[in-house]
Amino acid sequence: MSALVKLENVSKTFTLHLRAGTVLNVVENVSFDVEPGECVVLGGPSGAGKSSLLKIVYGNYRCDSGHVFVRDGEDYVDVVGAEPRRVLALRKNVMGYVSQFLRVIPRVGALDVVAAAGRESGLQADIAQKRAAELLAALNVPERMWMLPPATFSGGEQQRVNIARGFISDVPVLLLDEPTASLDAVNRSVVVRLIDEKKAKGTAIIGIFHDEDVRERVASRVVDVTRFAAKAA
Ligand SMILES: Nc1ncnc2c1ncn2[C@@H]1O[C@H](COP(=O)(O)OP(=O)(O)OP(=O)(O)O)[C@@H](O)[C@H]1O
Repeated sequence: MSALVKLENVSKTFTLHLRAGTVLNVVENVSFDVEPGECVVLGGPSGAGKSSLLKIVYGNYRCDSGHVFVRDGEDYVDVVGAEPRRVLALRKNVMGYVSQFLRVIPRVGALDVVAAAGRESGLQADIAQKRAAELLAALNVPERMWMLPPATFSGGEQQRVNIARGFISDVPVLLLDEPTASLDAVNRSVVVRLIDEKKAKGTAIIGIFHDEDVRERVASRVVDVTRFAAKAA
């Protein structure tokens, strides 16, 4: 089987323009592949560069050198240097990103927020609606809240709506940036089950999980980011 994501010699620095151009070296020569059905967990202490790497894969951050190949059908697209339009197409059809925060859309109810993400990724409207309801129910969002806009939901409730949004589509690559950060044990277990289901369908997942128990339950393998700590940092 060929990898769905391949990082090759990715190096990242930040230039702090408000600090006299100080250069912060974060990671150097990061290389790893993610095969279908694998959940690769990024490990390492706070500040090691885990979130930055996920953002590079998603095309949110540029890197200084290296390549991030994402498989789109038979082709590999190098996110580094790809046209913005190509990156947007990948985000629609190939890779999803779930952060710990929901960017709320005013006046749209939770069920519609989730279903809309499904439709945007190509699901038929009725299927998107059905899956949205199933996911919100599985994640214990009470039905009486489904028609309400999530702006006033608690942190954990918003996070569960966000997870439903991220998991509704069938994209082959999922990037998870601490999706369980403010969840209770019951809902953390639901997320573990949802991740297992994605793995069984062949989704390639790269994730960051603070919770050690979750990390152990979902990780196919851990890539310790400190291995790639920049020498000049
Ligand atoms: N946009 C940015 N501008 C400048 N520096 C940044 C930026 N984003 C991250 N950094 C710096 O890069 C380093 C790596 O940050 P990153 O968020 O990737 O670490 P992390 O391993 O995900 O940490 P945590 O576990 O605390 O979330 C940190 O020193 C951080 O200050």
